[in-house]
Amino acid sequence: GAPARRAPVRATVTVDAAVLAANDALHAAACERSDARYRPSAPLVAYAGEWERFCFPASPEAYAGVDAVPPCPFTAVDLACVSTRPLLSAEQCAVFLADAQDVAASAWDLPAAAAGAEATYARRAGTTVEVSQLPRGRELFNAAVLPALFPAVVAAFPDALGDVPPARLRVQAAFVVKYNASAGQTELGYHRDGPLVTATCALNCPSEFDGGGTLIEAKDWPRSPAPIRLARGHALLHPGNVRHGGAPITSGLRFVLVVFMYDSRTTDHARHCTVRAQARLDGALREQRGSAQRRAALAAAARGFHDALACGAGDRSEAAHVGLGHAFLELASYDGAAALAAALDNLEAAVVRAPADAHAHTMLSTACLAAGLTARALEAASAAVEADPASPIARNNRGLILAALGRSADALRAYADGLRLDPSNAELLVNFGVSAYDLGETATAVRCFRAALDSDPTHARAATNLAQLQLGGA
Ligand SMILES: O=C(O)CCC(=O)C(=O)O
Ligand SMILES: [Fe+2]
Repeated sequence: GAPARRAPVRATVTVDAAVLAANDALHAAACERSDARYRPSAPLVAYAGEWERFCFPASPEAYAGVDAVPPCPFTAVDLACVSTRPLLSAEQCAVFLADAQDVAASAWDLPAAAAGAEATYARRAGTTVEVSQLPRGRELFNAAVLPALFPAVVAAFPDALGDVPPARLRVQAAFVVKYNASAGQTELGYHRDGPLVTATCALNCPSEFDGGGTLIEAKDWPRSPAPIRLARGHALLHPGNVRHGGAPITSGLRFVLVVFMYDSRTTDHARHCTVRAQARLDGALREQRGSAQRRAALAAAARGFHDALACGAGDRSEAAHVGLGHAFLELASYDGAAALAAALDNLEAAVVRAPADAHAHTMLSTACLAAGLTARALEAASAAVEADPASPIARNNRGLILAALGRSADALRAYADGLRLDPSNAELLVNFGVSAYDLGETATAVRCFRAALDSDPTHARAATNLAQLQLGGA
């Protein structure tokens, strides 16, 4: 029978009917887009194999994050499933690989999950190409992949999706991800995919690369997850919003076919509200600081994230709390203490939901510093570094907190750690320069500001600081 532990299903009555109607319209448009590109063009075929299952953490106390509880409609045994029979033949994999090789280098793009991420992370990320851009792959996808994949998805999650006819599934996105060790495009950081279910299919053999595989954050908890390395043609299925990533390869090439799927019958209100609010927040952050437009856009973003939370987004992801916290943090420069307190509440809620999300910890530390909570700020900044030791942004942020605490020498070390990861990062160079100056090392400071301007000639703080030191005769 179905395990008892399940995410609560939220009533959406507190959300304006117009918002729900807008979500339904977005959902309908998404289904139409899906139908135009990706539709099974042959009869569906039942999946004849078994599934190797991975469960949500047995003790939710041990893993405090959202992934301690299966997201509705999934159950405790639905963290991830690996096929015991291939879904794609070697020949079918070869078609995708040949297409992927023929597609112009310019067609490859950074994955959506990396698009909003910091530049250095994005540089390490694998690149993607949409299946709809692959002339032979697109045909094959509709003629053979979807007819096998839709029934397999339902079969893999019988408790959760047993009532969903496979033909009701739709594709939000389908793309080939290419990891290339010699190009430094080796991994994909932890993230959540939007829609109901994600399928990741291996297109080449694990002998063609070292490392790699899919990391499911809550798998093997409290140990760090062993990567799931699929044999060619095999599929990994998991709820889309389970936190996961692509483990770094250390040599060779790794190709996977990734498909995001959802039920055409169900509008995902939490997701649509979150996506809409995030777009508003991104827009607000582009408005002039201090302007009325910025304030209005931030308030609209906050309302959107509120709606998302009212639809249950907080039960599934940290994203709405991070977004709401970010919006309130920015609103604090207009509205003062009440907004700052709301920012802190939401960012604390976010790190509870995603204890290994460096971005959430970094946002929290910034808010704590603004509120004068320096000890908590440093704790959160250190948690961000621990969550993502390869992130120069997390190192930079920790340096800023240490500098604000008057610990210039410690700040300098934090920036130096960041610069080892990203030697030409202008922000790190400027901040290193400032702390060096605070420690009386003016010549070093001048060198750092110059180096920052070399790598980013538009860096205003580097230019101002350099001019000031040169005026001072340094
Ligand atoms: O490379 C993998 O195994 C994961 C890919 C992934 O998570 C994605 O493309 O969204
Ligand atoms: Fe993903």
